[in-house]
Amino acid sequence: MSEAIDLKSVEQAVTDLLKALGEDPTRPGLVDTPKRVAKAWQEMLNGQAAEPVQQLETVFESHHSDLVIVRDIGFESVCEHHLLPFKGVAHIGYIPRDGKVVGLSKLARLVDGYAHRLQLQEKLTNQIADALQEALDPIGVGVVMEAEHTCMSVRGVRQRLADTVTIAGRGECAPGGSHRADFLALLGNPHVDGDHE
Ligand SMILES: Nc1nc2c(ncn2[C@@H]2O[C@H](COP(=O)(O)OP(=O)(O)OP(=O)(O)O)[C@@H](O)[C@H]2O)c(=O)[nH]1
Ligand SMILES: [Zn+2]
Repeated sequence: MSEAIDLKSVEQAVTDLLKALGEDPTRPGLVDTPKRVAKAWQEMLNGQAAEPVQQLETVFESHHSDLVIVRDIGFESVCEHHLLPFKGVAHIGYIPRDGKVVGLSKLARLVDGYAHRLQLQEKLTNQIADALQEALDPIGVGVVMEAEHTCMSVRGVRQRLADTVTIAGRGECAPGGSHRADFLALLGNPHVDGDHE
């Protein structure tokens, strides 16, 4: 687990960055910038101090034994290679074992917790799937994430329309699992279906 953010040190680093970029950090437009940037980083990385799997501590009993899917959970994250944002949507589905389910909002909180760290999209997708596997031991769980990486759109290859899709399946939603195709078909997304893996 990473340490909590040291706001004062981030402010100093931003002041140094501005100087290194040939700017004058004391000019009126920039005077408050280090403070603002430090607060922005604190917000963007607020998932690193806590363990997001704790969001799944409250488990309910239900009589549901088929897929539960929450689609289009919005997220913002930060790419660990360039420190630039990537953002998009996550779709999560699982098949409860013995009727064990979690509150639907907790799926979005789980995504939020892991997203607000320095991330790679693949790692993020797998962490969410593993957290659900650990907390619920479901018959199957699948996570699909679609994102635009600004490190690929505003710089470098400058592919504004490129969309990165990652999938992590466990149990019956893993490749070859009996619910993999159902899960992907129910996402209702033209970019993602069972035929294109
Ligand atoms: N697999 C993966 N790669 C990522 C992610 N975010 C950014 N990247 C890639 O990380 C790579 C870093 O490549 P480098 O060659 O070290 O860095 P670079 O010279 O800035 O690369 P370019 O972006 O190609 O200009 C780039 O190809 C990025 O597109 C991610 O979530 N997953
Ligand atoms: Zn990047």
